[in-house]
Amino acid sequence: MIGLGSYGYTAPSSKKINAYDVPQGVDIRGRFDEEFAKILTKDALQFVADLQREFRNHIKYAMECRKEAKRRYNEGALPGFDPATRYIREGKWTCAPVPPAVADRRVEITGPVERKMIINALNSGAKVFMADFEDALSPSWENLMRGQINLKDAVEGTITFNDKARNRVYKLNNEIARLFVRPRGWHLPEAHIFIDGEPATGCLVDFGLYFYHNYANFRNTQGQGFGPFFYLPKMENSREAKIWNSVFDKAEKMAGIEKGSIRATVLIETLPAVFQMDEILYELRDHSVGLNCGRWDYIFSYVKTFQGHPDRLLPDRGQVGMTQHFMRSYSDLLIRTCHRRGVHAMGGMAAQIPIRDDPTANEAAFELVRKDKQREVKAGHDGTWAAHPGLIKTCMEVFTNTMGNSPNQIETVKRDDASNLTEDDLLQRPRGVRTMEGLRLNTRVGIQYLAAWLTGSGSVPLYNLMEDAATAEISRVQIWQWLKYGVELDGDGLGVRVNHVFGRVVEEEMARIEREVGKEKFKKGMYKEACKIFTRQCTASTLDEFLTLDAYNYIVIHHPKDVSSKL
Ligand SMILES: CC(=O)SCCNC(=O)CCNC(=O)[C@H](O)C(C)(C)COP(=O)(O)OP(=O)(O)OC[C@H]1O[C@@H](n2cnc3c(N)ncnc32)[C@H](O)[C@@H]1OP(=O)(O)O
Ligand SMILES: O=CC(=O)O
Ligand SMILES: [Mg+2]
Repeated sequence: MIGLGSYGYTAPSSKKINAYDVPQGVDIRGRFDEEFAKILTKDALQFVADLQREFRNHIKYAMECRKEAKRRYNEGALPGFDPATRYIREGKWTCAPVPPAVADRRVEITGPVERKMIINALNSGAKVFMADFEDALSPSWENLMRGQINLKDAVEGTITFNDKARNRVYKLNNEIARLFVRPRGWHLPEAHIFIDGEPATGCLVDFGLYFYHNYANFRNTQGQGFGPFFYLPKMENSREAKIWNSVFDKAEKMAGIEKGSIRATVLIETLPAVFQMDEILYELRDHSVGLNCGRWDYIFSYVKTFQGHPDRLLPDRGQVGMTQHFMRSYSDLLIRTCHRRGVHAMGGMAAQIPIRDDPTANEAAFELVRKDKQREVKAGHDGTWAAHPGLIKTCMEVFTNTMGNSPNQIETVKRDDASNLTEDDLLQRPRGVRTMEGLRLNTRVGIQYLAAWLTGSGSVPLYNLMEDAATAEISRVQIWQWLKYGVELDGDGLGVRVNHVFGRVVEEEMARIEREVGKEKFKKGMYKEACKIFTRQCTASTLDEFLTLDAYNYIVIHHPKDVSSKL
């Protein structure tokens, strides 16, 4: 049963079969499964409920503050450094020392919490694997619960996967990457778990269940006494980091482990957050292990933050790379900030993936990755992200060529020159042109990505690039912005206004998608629904906050039976 736009409550059936045993006030509305019940234990749910009850008002307040900041930006204000926290930016403090287990993070692979991919990623030769409940995952009940099971098996070291079609059994190597887990952002609800009559906060469910089941094993086998380790996405202000810090304190207390055991890297992937990097590290100073340049969401956030500023329109998505002044400034300031505070400055994701059937295109893609990673390591980043196991060797070589045997560059590359970077540098308009092909590609990619997401895949290869929620957001908001301000496509000499052609472009690109994927797949897939959601968002008079918030309503499935034993 699909709860379209409703999180619709389903009347409890009188006959109770296979119900989850839940604590007071908790109601599970997702499908019952005996395997899921091993994750959704009463104690683990009690921990999640405790987190929810303690932090829900803080989270609501933080979300209200985001709205208030948005209102100000929409009225013409620009984000900038906060005079009230100058003392933090100028103060001489450092974060807790980096735990030895994660001193060397020169290459990190990322991927959704899918069973085979977890094994492949842990075996990939990367130093770290970031297991993703966020940009790379479509957060269906099945994906989330199976993801928790997979991670538990991975931390226990027992995870296997039997690919019967290929007669191949996957299991862990002796040496594996260190595991980091990325929960969802603060804004996403978990509509299959209600606490005190409200959907739970998605990230507290992801964090709480993973932490509860794995902290002890993780610290023994992976963390050398530290951990578990996390990545924290999409924050806009240090008050949100402060909530995470309190969540970690509470989790450590519950587990009876030392304060500072849990460590997290915060993604700087919203424009407002670039002005809060010191403040974010300061709030998390006992729990921090660095910042990361989440470049794709950062570009998305540039459009979102400036949605009311017609003088800040983006050129084609393909032209907004790390060499644009505002992107380079962001990476440089992040390195300077992290190294000053004694933690890792992680680079970001190049979207290229191996191209199997075209050696020339493959070499060109690898060369782009190589260049991107060379720029990162020379600038002073301590590590980088790879989207695919086939890229690990190349990224590793680039970082090792510069870093040699040193685990990181925290002490050796201080980037004091970046202290001169100004608000103007960080906000400088991206340069480039807008083309019909840019519009077509955004449309084609956005719709196909969303169709995949609605059917359970949160990261997909499209036109030889990795696409996930962050990259698809750029496609969406870029079209929205161009339509909103009646942009003329200036890059190909056509001079047409986007508004005059968008309807036709959508029709033509849908026809092209059908040709490319084949009639059968097109019919069985959710391309039409994706097209409807995507075009509605692109043409909305006010910008939707997130593509996935609206789309989430399409993947919420409330089980028709009462699956919690207590209501
Ligand atoms: C903006 C951001 O947030 S970036 C971080 C979030 N995004 C991501 O993490 C995306 C990660 N990457 C991916 O999901 C994948 O690489 C994709 C979807 C882009 C491409 O995947 P595929 O189409 O399966 O690629 P391909 O067919 O070349 O895969 C070859 C093998 O590598 C595996 N593989 C590919 N990417 C990964 C990965 N990231 N982690 C683990 N294994 C992987 C495949 O499972 C496959 O394994 P097999 O040979 O044992 O069957
Ligand atoms: O999460 C990473 C990003 O680039 O977005
Ligand atoms: Mg992101």
